[in-house]
Amino acid sequence: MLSVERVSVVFGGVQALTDVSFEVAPGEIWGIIGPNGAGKTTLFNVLSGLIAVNRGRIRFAERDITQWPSYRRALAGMSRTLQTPQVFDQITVHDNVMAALLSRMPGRLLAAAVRWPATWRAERQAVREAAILLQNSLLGSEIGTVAGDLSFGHQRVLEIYRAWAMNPQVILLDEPLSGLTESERQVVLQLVKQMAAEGRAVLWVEHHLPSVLEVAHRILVLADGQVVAVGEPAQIQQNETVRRVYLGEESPRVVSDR
Ligand SMILES: Nc1ncnc2c1ncn2[C@@H]1O[C@H](COP(=O)(O)OP(=O)(O)OP(=O)(O)O)[C@@H](O)[C@H]1O
Repeated sequence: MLSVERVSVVFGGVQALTDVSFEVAPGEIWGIIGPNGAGKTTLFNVLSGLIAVNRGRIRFAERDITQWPSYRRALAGMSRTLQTPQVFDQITVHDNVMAALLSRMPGRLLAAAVRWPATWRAERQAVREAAILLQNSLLGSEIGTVAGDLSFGHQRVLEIYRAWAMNPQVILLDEPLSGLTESERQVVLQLVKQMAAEGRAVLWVEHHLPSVLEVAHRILVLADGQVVAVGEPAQIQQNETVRRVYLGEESPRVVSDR
């Protein structure tokens, strides 16, 4: 579904990514880990089209998207959440999700302006779908709450719902567990599993290693902009290079909680 082929990115004199390659299949959860400055955010920025590659190619659903701008990737089925949750903080939880649902529906400015019946029906459908999506969620009792009044953790969960509502084939989650309570963390892990069970590919940058090692199907380890290991969690925990490069000398602590 997503293929990253020998991608390199240079910022001035800094080689942020060097020859990074991997392939993600539908339904796979990929944990992307590595020490600070390893290139994880740069990789996400490249995948979502926020920065250009200096070399290499990105293919998504059989199309070369290397030169595509962000909005085109999002419309084609790639959603992303950010390290700092991005929600519309002046509108309700429900309307945040509804806006995401509407953004995936084909529409034209003129049709929206004159409110043709098809536009009106799409809005009615989005109102219903947003309510259904949220009703049994962590946000179920806050559907009418203005998003800016939610706690940090609930804003993060809302951002994931917004990304999910766009019906992506690939979803990029940038440190989705950061700043969450244990119970919120469990909610997000369930969402990650659910999205993958629906056949979506989930790419997940994470510093919380126990969670990522438990839930991800594949782990990509970056250090100094290079892939130092790719494999299943069990293989990664045994990988000597990972232990040395990523976690330093105390190799048995590869699954420790940072
Ligand atoms: N806009 C930029 N200009 C110059 N250098 C940059 C820029 N963005 C990132 N870098 C450098 O590229 C390298 C990779 O950074 P990146 O932010 O991708 O790492 P990271 O793995 O996401 O780190 P962290 O876990 O701390 O978020 C680092 O050396 C960083 O200083």
